[in-house]
Amino acid sequence: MHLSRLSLSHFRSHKQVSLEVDARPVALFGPNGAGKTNLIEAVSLFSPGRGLRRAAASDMARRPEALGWKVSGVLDGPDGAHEVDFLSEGGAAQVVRIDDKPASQVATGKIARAVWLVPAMDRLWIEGAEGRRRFLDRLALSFFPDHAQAALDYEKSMRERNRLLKDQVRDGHWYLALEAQMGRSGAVLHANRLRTLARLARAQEGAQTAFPVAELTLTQGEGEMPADEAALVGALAESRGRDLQAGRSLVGPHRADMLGVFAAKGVPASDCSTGEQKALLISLILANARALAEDEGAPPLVLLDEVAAHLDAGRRAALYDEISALGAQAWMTGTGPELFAELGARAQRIEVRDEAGVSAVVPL
Ligand SMILES: Nc1ncnc2c1ncn2[C@@H]1O[C@H](COP(=O)(O)OP(=O)(O)OP(=O)(O)O)[C@@H](O)[C@H]1O
Repeated sequence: MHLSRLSLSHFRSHKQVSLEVDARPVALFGPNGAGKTNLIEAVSLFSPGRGLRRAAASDMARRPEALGWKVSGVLDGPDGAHEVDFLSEGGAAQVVRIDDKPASQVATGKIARAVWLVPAMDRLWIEGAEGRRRFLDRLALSFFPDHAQAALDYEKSMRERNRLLKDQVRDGHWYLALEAQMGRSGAVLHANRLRTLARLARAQEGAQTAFPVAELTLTQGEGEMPADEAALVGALAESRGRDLQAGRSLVGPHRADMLGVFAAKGVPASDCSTGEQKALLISLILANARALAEDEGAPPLVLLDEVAAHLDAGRRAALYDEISALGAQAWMTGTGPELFAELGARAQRIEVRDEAGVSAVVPL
């Protein structure tokens, strides 16, 4: 799938932008702070969720003047072209419209998919489990649109259960319905995560790629993750005593972690060099995109923020070859056009400038 038109109105540093693009990768270049990431953040809204900065709708409005913003585009996918609008008015939550009709996030997920790599992920392998869980959940969401709803349901029931635990409620009756709900949604989360890892492993296995295979396993903070709904409900009931002492839920998929290993070397990703850690992430993003292209009949939008600058010329050329082979509309940022030289005529180029505090976008 690809965007053929994109317009931004009062979105972060962009006042009014209107772009026509073709299906080729888009190389965005310009100095620091020009508004390149802001532009690909707008593109990231085309997949369900909060976008690549996970920002609240009110933070995306152009400051100081605007209270609302709008991002619109025409998305060409396997089932034709759709006009999609995202907007927020007066600081309110984001609203989605598809072909001029109100739409849900789930409906967006059915027509649009985007995968991304941003500098904030550089420390993914060495920081806490939460970031890895979130990364895995984004991968899972790209394959399974029901993942978002399961995550919301799980969070909601866990929050209520944690409130009971904090209030030291000991009567088991209060917990039954919440634990049943956590069991149902938690089992979906866990199963989707496992299926995601299996799907990625398959996509990495047969691939012609210059990037190292990242072998992923799902682990549980302490002990084993209960394998199914009944086991999770049982484990929650059993853990109540400990949970009351801790004042929070100690078992369940919210405690899961993801271990990454540089398969050819057998070295955990956290012990790999900075460049290798990045290469493992690129490998996963490409595997995600390849798998989606196979499953959905079209590659997703691929967003690569400041990736080119961190690769040597050989790896950069390899990345561009893989993106071209995939046929993905990859939106890539970098400070100068030389970072995209190896792409030649395989990409379109757009310069982003800061003109007295307003981002200007100049297609070349
Ligand atoms: N809501 C907002 N309203 C107005 N400007 C904003 C808003 N949010 C961020 N900005 C501005 O956008 C600019 C940053 O844009 P962006 O992150 O897209 O830069 P970039 O071109 O990717 O730069 P770099 O190469 O440094 O990553 C900053 O100057 C920031 O102050």
